[in-house]
Amino acid sequence: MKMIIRGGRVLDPVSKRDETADLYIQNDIITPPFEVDSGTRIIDAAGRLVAPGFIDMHVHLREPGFEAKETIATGVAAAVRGGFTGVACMPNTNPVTDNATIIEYIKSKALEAGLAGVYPVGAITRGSRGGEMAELAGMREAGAAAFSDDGQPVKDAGMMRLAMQYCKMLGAVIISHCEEKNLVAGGVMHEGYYSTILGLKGIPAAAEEVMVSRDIILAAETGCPVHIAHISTAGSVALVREAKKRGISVTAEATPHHFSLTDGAVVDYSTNAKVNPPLRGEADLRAVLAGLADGTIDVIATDHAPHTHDEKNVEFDLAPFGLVGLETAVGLVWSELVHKGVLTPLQAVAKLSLNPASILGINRGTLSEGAAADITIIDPNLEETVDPGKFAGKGRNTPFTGRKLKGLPVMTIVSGEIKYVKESEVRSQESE
Ligand SMILES: NC(=O)N[C@@H](CC(=O)O)C(=O)O
Ligand SMILES: [Zn+2]
Ligand SMILES: [Zn+2]
Repeated sequence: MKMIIRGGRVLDPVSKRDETADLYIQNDIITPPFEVDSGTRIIDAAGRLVAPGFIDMHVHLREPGFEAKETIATGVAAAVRGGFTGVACMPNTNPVTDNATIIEYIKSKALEAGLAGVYPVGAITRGSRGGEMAELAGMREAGAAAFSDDGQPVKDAGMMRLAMQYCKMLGAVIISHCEEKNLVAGGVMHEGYYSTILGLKGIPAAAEEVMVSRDIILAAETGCPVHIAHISTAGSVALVREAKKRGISVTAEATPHHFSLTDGAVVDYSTNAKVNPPLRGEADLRAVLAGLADGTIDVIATDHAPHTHDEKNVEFDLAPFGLVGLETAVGLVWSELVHKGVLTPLQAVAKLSLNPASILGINRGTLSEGAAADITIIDPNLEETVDPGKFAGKGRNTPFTGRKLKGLPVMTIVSGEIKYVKESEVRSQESE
């Protein structure tokens, strides 16, 4: 299979290349220019951005065990529709992904689905219960991309330290869900003005920051790279910024909901705005934007967390935490960050491709010759209103219904194969 992506604005975060050019693909590899022949497929990318395939390093695919929420097949369909060529999936499945067999099961299901790459994250502790360490080396050998007890914090600092010592040896990153449960104490939303007027129990910013501090201290001591998941408070951003200045190997991700919404979104008690960590205050949102702009926050990841309609259709206190993000992320990045001047297109692309790839040690995130032909094509001017009815994933639990987005993925190519083309794009390609 030969393909030429013609006349797009090529953005390569490795070489910092940002120019209009043609991209040549043969089989599953980006190649030097070649002569067009009858078997060459030509894709007109004029007016489009051509980027290395986006990698979402924080999703919940729910399989095995919670297939009513999502399956690996529906999750990767949502991924490619959202412009993602790869996803790292968290281990809070049932059973918990805490052994090599489940890592292999996830990989085989992903191969069967044949859409996006799937990088399973193994649990740090057995059952993510925090008591005994899981079989990290066995999982690593089976292909675990990283380790995390996401959904739960590792509450025992001694256990976290031991896990970091092991992960350093294994060359794996620990992804930390930073939450001190004794400070959460049954809270359901951010502790602030809105929790007071709504009469809902608040989660203080300190619940996150105490754990971010602990894990930075342990990362410094053990030398193990630590990645802070779903960073949400101004204090956490300041801690990561300071740690990086001191040369500690810490990285961080922010979600589109934490850079686009505040706790004000909970005002109608909508359970689709119930998420962990919670949507925070204005000053926190501004700090997340500043952290993205100055490089403190390396990655944009969705924390895609599908739940069924019935699970979310209950009182706010009883609803599970989590919202879906795969199919709105790129639109939110372009609308809220690129078009508003927070990030350049090249910076946004780096946080969606090269940076998650390098943190996970995946050989992806560039468009250089010889690289894997995983490519995301974006129409930066295409506008659309979010309609969960159109989602390819199973979850409809988004707080963005009806939100107008500008800048959307129009084509997703994985290993040189087109896995998703937007409807409007099919028509424009055919009319030429
Ligand atoms: N983010 C959430 O609110 N929920 C996640 C768990 C997690 O990411 O901690 C889930 O698995 O539903
Ligand atoms: Zn989490
Ligand atoms: Zn998560």
